[in-house]
Amino acid sequence: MITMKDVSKTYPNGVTALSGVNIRIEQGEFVYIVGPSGAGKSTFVRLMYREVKASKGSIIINNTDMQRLKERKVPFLRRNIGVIFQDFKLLPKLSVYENIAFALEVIEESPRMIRKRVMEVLELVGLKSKARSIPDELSGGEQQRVSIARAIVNHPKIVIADEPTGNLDPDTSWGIMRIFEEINSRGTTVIMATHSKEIVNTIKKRVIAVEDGLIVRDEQRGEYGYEI
Ligand SMILES: Nc1ncnc2c1ncn2[C@@H]1O[C@H](COP(=O)(O)OP(=O)(O)OP(=O)(O)O)[C@@H](O)[C@H]1O
Repeated sequence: MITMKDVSKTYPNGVTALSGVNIRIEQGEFVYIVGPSGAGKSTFVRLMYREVKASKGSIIINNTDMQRLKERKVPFLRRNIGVIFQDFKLLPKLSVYENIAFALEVIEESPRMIRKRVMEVLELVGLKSKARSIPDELSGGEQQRVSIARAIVNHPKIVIADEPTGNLDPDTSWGIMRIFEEINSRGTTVIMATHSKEIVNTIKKRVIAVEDGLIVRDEQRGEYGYEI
């Protein structure tokens, strides 16, 4: 479960990206974060994986207090939170297999377990045949599927995606959304910042709308609500 109480974030340059945010997200929910450009969506999700720290308020994620979490403990947090970005952020010189295995090698899993888990997630994202390819040899959609596989290989309870379909064409985006739905159906919380009206209005989920750093709407099976 994720709770934010009276959370504000002011960046060092004085910009207040979020103010007075109160939210509760239960385990297993699927939540879209929507809003105009610059509204504070990325800041909202970055707070959850401690890419940024709140200036005020409290953020508790599965009993961990984000404000008190020491910098050296952040890598442990990331094992329970998978993060997916618009630009994939794969390691260009490593194969698909190695990109995914890397997340397990750093926590010293056995080679046998690593192989089993990597092949399982590659199967889930439909990329078993590309295990030996490097990212440059893949399409954008395939690269995003690798980054999803990497994010879930540790079986995190929460997956956070910041504009995961922002660089993809519509057809490819639907395929990516099916993977997120599958992950969510297995009990993982999915939190997704998106600008895609089509996706939000078609695959109906909870919608949290952010404008000027404030939460202005929070609806189950909500609409995108903006004219793009
Ligand atoms: N690292 C930073 N330092 C200073 N200001 C920042 C930083 N990151 C974001 N901001 C500012 O905070 C505000 C909210 O930005 P944020 O990236 O959270 O919005 P967003 O809703 O994700 O926008 P977009 O849809 O364009 O990605 C903006 O005014 C932005 O310029």
